[in-house]
Amino acid sequence: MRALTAPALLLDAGNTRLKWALAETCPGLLSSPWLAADHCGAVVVGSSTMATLVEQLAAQLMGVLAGAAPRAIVVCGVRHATAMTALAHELQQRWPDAAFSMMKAQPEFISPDGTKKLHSPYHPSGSLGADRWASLIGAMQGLPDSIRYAVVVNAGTATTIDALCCEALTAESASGAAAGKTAIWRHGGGQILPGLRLMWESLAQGTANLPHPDADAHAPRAIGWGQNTAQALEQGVWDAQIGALLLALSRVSAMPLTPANPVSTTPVVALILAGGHSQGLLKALQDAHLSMLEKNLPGVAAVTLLAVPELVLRGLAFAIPAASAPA
Ligand SMILES: Nc1ncnc2c1ncn2[C@@H]1O[C@H](COP(=O)(O)OP(=O)(O)OP(=O)(O)O)[C@@H](O)[C@H]1O
Ligand SMILES: CC(C)(CO)[C@@H](O)C(=O)NCCC(=O)O
Repeated sequence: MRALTAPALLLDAGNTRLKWALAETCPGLLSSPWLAADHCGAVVVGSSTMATLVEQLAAQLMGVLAGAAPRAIVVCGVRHATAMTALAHELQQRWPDAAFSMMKAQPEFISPDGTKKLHSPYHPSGSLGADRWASLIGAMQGLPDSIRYAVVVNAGTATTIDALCCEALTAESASGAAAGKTAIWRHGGGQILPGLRLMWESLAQGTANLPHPDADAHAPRAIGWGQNTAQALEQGVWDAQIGALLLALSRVSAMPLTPANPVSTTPVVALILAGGHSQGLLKALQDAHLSMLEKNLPGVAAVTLLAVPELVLRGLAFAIPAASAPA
């Protein structure tokens, strides 16, 4: 295991799992390796108290931190406000010397080096889930300049689908020091659906004869037309999710842009899959022959498919306070 020098602890407090990563620096491109497997993990939420969850987290971190404390803690979460307050309290008690911050969605985010800005029209801005905001930041930071449109999917307890576009590349000097281009990105808004497991569970709860899912939500099977109840349920829910993604892809390229970025050609759109079901969705899209489907998406030249399960944590890395950066 590689020892980390004064890492920051990043936490994504979801409804199912508390996911963590230790990061020394901001991550680079989506395709580049960021986290070693032993520098990230998760604690299952269940009915545990925050005190127990932080206890379990500390136990997982013990080997990696080797007795040291994180220099900063950056949290985003979508739990109830009282649960988030309790989590903040437990973390600050456990690591009192670490700079602590909680990410909240804002109308604007500016990257630490000033080269990227993200605007969101969501209203009120703080009502956008912090996990959605963090993943938009992670996606914006990771996409190459050649890609101007993205659909960002967080597939966890809920599935969220968000539109992202780069509306301008300005020649202004971002920091005032080094001259360079600033990319202005815009969140176009999004959608919230029940996640895969919730869809299956709600069918079982709301009907007399449908069974609880025995489908393996992690790995879809190519079924097509179900030949029995289990197959029909399995395929129905995967198709509902995939169908929503395809509609979103066809819609994103119609986002109105500024004159600085006119839509003169059909764009390449990045489809970025994050969260616990990201690998399953990736396989489902491959099974559905996305390469053939994309030919029928109006206004889209091609789809670049990326699965980045820990995208929320990558976004959080850009909120590590500058004062705590290593010397
Ligand atoms: N390898 C895996 N580990 C844990 N959960 C997985 C895995 N693969 C699929 N899942 C499913 O992913 C879901 C949890 O995903 P994730 O941890 O991203 O969500 P979450 O913690 O509920 O976050 P949010 O509340 O933001 O949706 C569960 O429905 C679970 O069944
Ligand atoms: C939709 C979830 C539950 C997904 O984790 C989360 O992002 C959330 O609680 N959002 C708040 C509502 C919103 O984003 O509009």
